[in-house]
Amino acid sequence: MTIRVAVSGASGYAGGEVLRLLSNHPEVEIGAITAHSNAGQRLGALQPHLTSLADRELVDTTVENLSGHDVVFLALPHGASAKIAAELPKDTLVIDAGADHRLESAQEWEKFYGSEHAGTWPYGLPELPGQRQKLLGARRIAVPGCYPTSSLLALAPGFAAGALEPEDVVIVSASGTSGAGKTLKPHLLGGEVMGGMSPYGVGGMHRHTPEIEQGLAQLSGEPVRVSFTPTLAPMPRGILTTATARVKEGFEPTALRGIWEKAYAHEAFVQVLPEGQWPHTKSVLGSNYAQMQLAFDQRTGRLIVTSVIDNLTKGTAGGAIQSMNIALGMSERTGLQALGVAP
Ligand SMILES: NC(=O)C1=CN([C@@H]2O[C@H](COP(=O)(O)OP(=O)(O)OC[C@H]3O[C@@H](n4cnc5c(N)ncnc54)[C@H](OP(=O)(O)O)[C@@H]3O)[C@@H](O)[C@H]2O)C=CC1
Ligand SMILES: CC(=O)N[C@@H](CCC(=O)OP(=O)(O)O)C(=O)O
Repeated sequence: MTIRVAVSGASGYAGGEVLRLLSNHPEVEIGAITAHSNAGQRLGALQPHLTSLADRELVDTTVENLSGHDVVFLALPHGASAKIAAELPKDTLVIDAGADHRLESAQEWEKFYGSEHAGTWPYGLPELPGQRQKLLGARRIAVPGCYPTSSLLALAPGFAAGALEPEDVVIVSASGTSGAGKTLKPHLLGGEVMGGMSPYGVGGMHRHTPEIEQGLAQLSGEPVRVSFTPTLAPMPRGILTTATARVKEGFEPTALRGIWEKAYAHEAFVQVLPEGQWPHTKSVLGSNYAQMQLAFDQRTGRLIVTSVIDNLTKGTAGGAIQSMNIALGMSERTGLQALGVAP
């Protein structure tokens, strides 16, 4: 089978990562690659690491250029993808790396994004209980945000098992700077980022908060309250998430490890590390893997889970391609076998 794929936002970080991974996908032929201000440029001028595609020309992100493909990846700023997706044929598989179609609550969308809600698509995190089936045959998929991917994978087994209190979840994540996209931002200049760390979006302000709460509430069957604090780390890629939650009274803490191990035993891309080994962002760079470790803090009655992903791979492009594979009935590992880059 040959799947003809268009990639929009190909001059950006997420679109570039989709192209990097698709260039190793045995069933895919890369069709249109599109951009906005960089339309007309040679891809190699903007993404020099994509050597096999260097001479391809970026064309405008228009419905005409994206039509005639089996799959269209949208790696555009939020707002832009909803507009274009609405005009693409219903039988085209459209996979949106942006936020437009992730939230179910229009109220939460308007509160955090300040615009009109575009609707909800199946959520592309197949490791969540029950989610894989919703992606089979789907023609619209919302790729999760990078922080929600690392946070939901870290806590999902505990909420699905009813082991964790829903009121008191605390998540702190450190992200590499590519999470913010390629557009020049003053706080991301080398001199600001190198050699130090700093939080942002503090105090329940970050737009990934409702997305994490939504995913956990669906598993626990009741509202979940999350205090989420993102921090910016002096590295180009990677997310380290530390998630803690109070273990329910009467729940045996020694059972927790078994719950996580069982939940991910058959997952191709999620590894619960052997006891005592703590995850490192470097181990998953460029790969579609998530690694995690957990411990019970007896003093506070809290479970601590740390997880790592590459924000651009499992956190965006790899997760998007994994979902594409499922939607089209392929093995979800296809094209995603690369291991991490170390040291
Ligand atoms: N970076 C990450 O780790 C993650 C990103 N995402 C999401 O993926 C999407 C892309 O992010 P990212 O690649 O980081 O961002 P970048 O800023 O690196 O790239 C943005 C891309 O969108 C194009 N673009 C900008 N404005 C418009 C417009 N008005 N219409 C059409 N195209 C436009 C740009 O084209 P040009 O360069 O030609 O102007 C560029 O190709 C966002 O929605 C982001 O939230 C999701 C998860 C993680
Ligand atoms: C480091 C950094 O700035 N990260 C981004 C998250 C990237 C992402 O996943 O954004 P979307 O939800 O828009 O897809 C941020 O905090 O805004």
